Amino acid sequence: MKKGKTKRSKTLKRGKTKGIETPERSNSGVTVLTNTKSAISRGPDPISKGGESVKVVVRIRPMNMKEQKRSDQYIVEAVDDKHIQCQEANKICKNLQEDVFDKCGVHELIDAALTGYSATVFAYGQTGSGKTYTMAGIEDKLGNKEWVPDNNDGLIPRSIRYMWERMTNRKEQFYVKAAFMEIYNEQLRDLLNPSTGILQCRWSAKSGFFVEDLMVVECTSPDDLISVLHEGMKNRKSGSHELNPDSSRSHSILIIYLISETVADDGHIFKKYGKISFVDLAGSERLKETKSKGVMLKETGNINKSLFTLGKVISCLADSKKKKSDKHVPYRDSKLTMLLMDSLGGKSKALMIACISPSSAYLEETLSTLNYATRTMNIKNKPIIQMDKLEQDIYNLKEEAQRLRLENEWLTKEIKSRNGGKPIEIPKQLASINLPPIKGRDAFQVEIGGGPRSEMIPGGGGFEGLSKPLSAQSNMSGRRAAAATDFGGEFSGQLMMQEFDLEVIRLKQENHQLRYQKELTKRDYENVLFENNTLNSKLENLENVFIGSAIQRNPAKSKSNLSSDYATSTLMLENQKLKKKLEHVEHERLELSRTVQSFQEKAPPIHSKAFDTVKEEKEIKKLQRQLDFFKKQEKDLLAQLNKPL
Ligand SMILES: Nc1ncnc2c1ncn2[C@@H]1O[C@H](COP(=O)(O)OP(=O)(O)OP(=O)(O)O)[C@@H](O)[C@H]1O
Repeated sequence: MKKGKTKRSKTLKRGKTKGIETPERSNSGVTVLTNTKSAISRGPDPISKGGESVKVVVRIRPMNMKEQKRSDQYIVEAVDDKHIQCQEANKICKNLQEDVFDKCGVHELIDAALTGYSATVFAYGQTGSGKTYTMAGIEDKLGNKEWVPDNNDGLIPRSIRYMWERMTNRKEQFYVKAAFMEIYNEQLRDLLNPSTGILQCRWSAKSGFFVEDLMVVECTSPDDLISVLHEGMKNRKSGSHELNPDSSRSHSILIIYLISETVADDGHIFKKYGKISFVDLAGSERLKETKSKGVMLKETGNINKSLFTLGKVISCLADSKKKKSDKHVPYRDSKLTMLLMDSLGGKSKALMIACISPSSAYLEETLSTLNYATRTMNIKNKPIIQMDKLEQDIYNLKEEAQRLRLENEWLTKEIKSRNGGKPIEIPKQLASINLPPIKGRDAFQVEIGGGPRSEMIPGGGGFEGLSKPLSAQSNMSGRRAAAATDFGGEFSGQLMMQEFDLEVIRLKQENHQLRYQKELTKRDYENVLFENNTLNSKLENLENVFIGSAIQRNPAKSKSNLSSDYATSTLMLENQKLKKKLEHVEHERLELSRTVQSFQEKAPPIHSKAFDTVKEEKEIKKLQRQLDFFKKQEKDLLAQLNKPL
């Protein structure tokens, strides 16, 4: 049998947890992975209670010359949108860079970063599987200053163009900065300023892990960002081995910071700190295959070690059986996992591109990559918009005030309609109500600032150097922005927060009163409705008994119709009418009673000698029947009227 021709069996099927696909052995002898069409497959996109899943796409590169010369079998095929099959394949996937960019979901990540989220795109796969090609493009072109856009451009240059287009169409004012670094042999190096030597990875409670003294450059055009990409790629460590003559020997991380400013209606400036990171991981490799020696041997060891730690982190995070509190995620075991902490199980949005070779010779590696990809899909992140703490508080208070205002408006309308349009009276006992302080902090105590701004950037670049805004309408708001960041800005921010605090407290109080009032009105309504229904059914019964009565009930106001009446006042009116009708019936009953009594007094005894003719006897019988009928009616009426209301 030819090398790598063995069929492996592994399928992925829908797991128990919402839309996540989990691996499972099948009997079919076919290797399948979730998601794919034209060599690009996307993971599910559920945002459940537990967070947002890391998205995963798989890219299969075409056979290279070496593989073709060896006549390797083409064994990997994207069957449909959800499955990849590893067996003898019968169709070759299209592999256009443009397709990958359009379908992998990076657009959504860029849009999210522009609205203030952190996002990470990372390429994973064995050496030579096409990670750098996917992320950046053709190696020869990278680092070449004369570069012009072409079809081989990878995700980064395409993303830069897309990002710029979106930025110019948005109303916010953007500032863009970039940093580029690599992790080589477990050491951090600045790709834009290699002379600084080894950099340190630090931890801060506010921003997590960041790289100290990393150079962050301001970019005012897409070309600036492309230059950053070229400069970094030129300085990145690469080497040649059996499987890739231009193999990246380090993990590279390009970070693009997108700081936006929005001027609210009240003139306050809200800043958001979005960013998108592009991570091109070094490829996992088998020493036997790469025939690495000397320095390269050490590099391979370090690459494999950090990828192994990445694997441990992914497995730990993806293990749904373990409770979050029981999990020890070994982020600190490598620089790579420290810096990816936010993207795996953190507050970032993330997209993994798993790169695989179609060749039968690398089936083992391909399966391993697909396994990683599958586990990564189970990782949940909880993305949040990055803002200064003070601004975040003001933003939240504004939202809360708006929500309360809408709710109060609605409550007022509800109460008015039940009261038949009458104004609302606030009960005295509610006027001086004391509400608990706003959740999470004392309503009138304001924290100053959100920590040093530079800590918002892992890399500690800070925003002090920001000067050139991108949009034309920027001058005025640029000045405001400057004011917002100095002490005066902080102070006015605190005043504004106090104002919103008071507004929220006032609205909460009003809300409380309105809710109480609504409850009272509802109870009033229900009581009148109940009384009304009882009167109605009593009247109905009386009318059934009192044949020939002049009382006419309004058939439209039956029980069911009444219950659909909304205003309490309408019900009360109906109530009064019913009571009058009952009085009338009562009056008629008394009249009838009197008639019966006088008749009894006038009527002679049935067996009197003075009435012995046949005619007289008939008359007596008729009167007797009438008397019985009246007696029965009187009895029924009495029974009805004695029923309790
Ligand atoms: N989809 C593709 N279409 C055409 N050529 C490709 C494709 N993917 C990769 N290649 C080519 O294959 C070679 C290896 O790709 P690349 O350097 O991107 O792999 P890598 O995964 O980054 O490897 P390493 O981990 O060793 O750095 C390059 O010459 C690249 O241009």
